[in-house]
Amino acid sequence: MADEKKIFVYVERRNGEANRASWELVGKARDLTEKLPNSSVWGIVLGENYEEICAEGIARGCDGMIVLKSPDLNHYISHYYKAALVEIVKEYSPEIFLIAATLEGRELAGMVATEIETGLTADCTELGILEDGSLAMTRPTFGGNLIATIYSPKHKPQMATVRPGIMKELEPDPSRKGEVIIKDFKIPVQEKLLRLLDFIPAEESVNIQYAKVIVAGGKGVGGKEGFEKLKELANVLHGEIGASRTAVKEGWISEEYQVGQTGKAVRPIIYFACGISGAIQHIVGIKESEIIVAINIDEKAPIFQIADIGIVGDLHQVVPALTKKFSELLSNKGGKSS
Ligand SMILES: Cc1cc2nc3c(=O)[nH]c(=O)nc-3n(C[C@H](O)[C@H](O)[C@H](O)COP(=O)(O)OP(=O)(O)OC[C@H]3O[C@@H](n4cnc5c(N)ncnc54)[C@H](O)[C@@H]3O)c2cc1C
Repeated sequence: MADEKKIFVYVERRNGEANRASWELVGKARDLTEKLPNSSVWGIVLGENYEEICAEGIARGCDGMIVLKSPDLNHYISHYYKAALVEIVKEYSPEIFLIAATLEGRELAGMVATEIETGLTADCTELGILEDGSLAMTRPTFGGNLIATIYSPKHKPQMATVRPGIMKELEPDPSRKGEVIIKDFKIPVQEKLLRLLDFIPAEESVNIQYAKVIVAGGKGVGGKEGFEKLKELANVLHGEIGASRTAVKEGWISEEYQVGQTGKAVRPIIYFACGISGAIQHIVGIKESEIIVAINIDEKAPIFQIADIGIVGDLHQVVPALTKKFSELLSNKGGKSS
């Protein structure tokens, strides 16, 4: 146990539920243990009402869960959470510490890494283990034109934040067994800079990250009205719409729909790229899609190099034709898109 290499995964939660991106990291951490001898995966939970989350963490691949219990940790307050994570890192000296690159995770990881004086690679898209056992942390850099693999073997824990939607979560296995360690935590006086007066949940925002079907449009869509056609196809397939950065910058659709390096990473079963050229900054966000269908008038567009199905044609004709065909097929099947 003493020389066991622990991989910590911070389990982010809101309204009692874990953020799916944390389970994606647990799935990846399990994968890393296969290349890192004598290693184990630990989910880190903060606050009260932890029973269900701990059971789920173990079912999803954790060897154990460590809970820092305090009513002060029931809502996210950066200084409190940082203090709790720093304490647990100092006590257990994990080899690796993974945090999802959500808004909360990005802030927290930077604060924790600074306080424990270790390195942090932010916004990773791939993780691996090198021959010497170090963590290889890969992320796009220089505006997405280069992919850099970074490692920090001299500082522990090796810390990374990872983009949601990139790694694959494991199917829960309720028969898995694991240890749950519960520790009472008291917020250090010097961290009591903030006090929670009230908690107002954010309005439900669009979440295309986990959609099974995405119909995305780019500059070729030509305007707001063009996106209406895409929406019709998405509705028939019970999917969502998405967009390239150019379409967002043109003001045709809001930022929440942007896919790519500075937008969201998605992994749908089917991704329609309509009037999207296939710039590397867009591709990094869609490459985990199971099937990519590209619709473009330019047969030399780079998107065709990664597409599974390529349709050379005007999207203003192709998309309505697909909508018509799919709705006919699905009405024969009783409307089910699966
Ligand atoms: C730091 C940085 C980060 C970035 N992050 C992102 C990001 O997150 N996401 C992103 O998407 N981009 C991002 N970009 C921008 C990226 O480099 C591209 O500029 C952008 O993806 C291009 O968008 P597009 O494919 O819609 O437009 P274009 O490259 O202009 O392509 C339009 C395509 O539409 C086709 N077309 C035109 N008319 C039709 C028609 N009627 N029917 C069918 N096809 C048609 C054209 O042949 C062309 O291929 C980033 C860039 C930088 C520098």
